Amino acid sequence: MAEVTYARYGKDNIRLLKVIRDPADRNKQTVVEMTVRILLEGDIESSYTRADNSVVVATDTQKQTCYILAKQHPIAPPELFASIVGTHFITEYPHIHAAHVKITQLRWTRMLIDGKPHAHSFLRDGEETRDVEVVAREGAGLDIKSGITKLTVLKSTGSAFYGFHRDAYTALPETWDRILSTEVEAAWRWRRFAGLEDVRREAGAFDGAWESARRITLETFAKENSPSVQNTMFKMSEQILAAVPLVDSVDYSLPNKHYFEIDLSWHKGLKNTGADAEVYAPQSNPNGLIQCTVSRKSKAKL
Ligand SMILES: O=c1[nH]c(=O)c2[nH]c(=O)[nH]c2[nH]1
Repeated sequence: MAEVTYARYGKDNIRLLKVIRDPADRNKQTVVEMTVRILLEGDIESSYTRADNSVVVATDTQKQTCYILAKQHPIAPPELFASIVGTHFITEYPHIHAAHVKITQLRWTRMLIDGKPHAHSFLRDGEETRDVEVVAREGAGLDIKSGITKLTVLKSTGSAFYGFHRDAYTALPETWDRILSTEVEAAWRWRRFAGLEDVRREAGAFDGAWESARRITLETFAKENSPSVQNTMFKMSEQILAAVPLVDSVDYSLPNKHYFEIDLSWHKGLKNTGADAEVYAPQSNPNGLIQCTVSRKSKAKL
């Protein structure tokens, strides 16, 4: 005998762009572009086991719903829009008990033309995305995780790595001055929201949290004399927790994108290592991968 032990289905890669026109001047516009994934859970086993399509809210319906809700509601901040979409599915369909909504928002940054922000022209300044994952579950409110991915940064000095464990397997020399580069994947988990009204009430906090997390990540990366990726990401995390009271925990996942020194001394004694290093070899793989979750200390531990 066999039984279904996991079942979710929905539409992935729903792409949409919304143009927001200034009511006072139609020429003055803002755009938001995102990719949405919707996955539903509920009393849907029979669709798998008995070909009972009566319980299936078609994935095409889910896509159409996403467009309709985007027309009828604000799509920014993405945390609010994902909550609107998730709440719709668990309230509209009695047999759907949870909705997982993931949004990936692309960067469209307003162009500066003749030194002034242009009314309706934008540029894609980098592959960085703003991400949101919302779980709307009947009777359990809304769980929201926000984040940033693909924010690629590099510093050419101000990073060291020494004092690490050494044994018969260790070849890596200590360094007090190295290149540090990573593609930032950061996420922050909000305290549970009781429902859509609770999310609406706090909606002003989402953009501020994203701005703080991004600023803290960049400022800490740039200003700190980093002793290790581990310590730098912890310092970023604790500052985000301090800046955003509604956030319970922060995750970082940082690849260490290595740049190796190249010894050119074999060529006429050319000096290109240590303090003389100028030409480096970027490595695509393997790379270090350092991850952590930093949570608020529970009061019991204080
Ligand atoms: O910041 C670092 N953390 C490590 O754990 C590590 N390991 C390594 O080889 N280089 C680095 N750098």
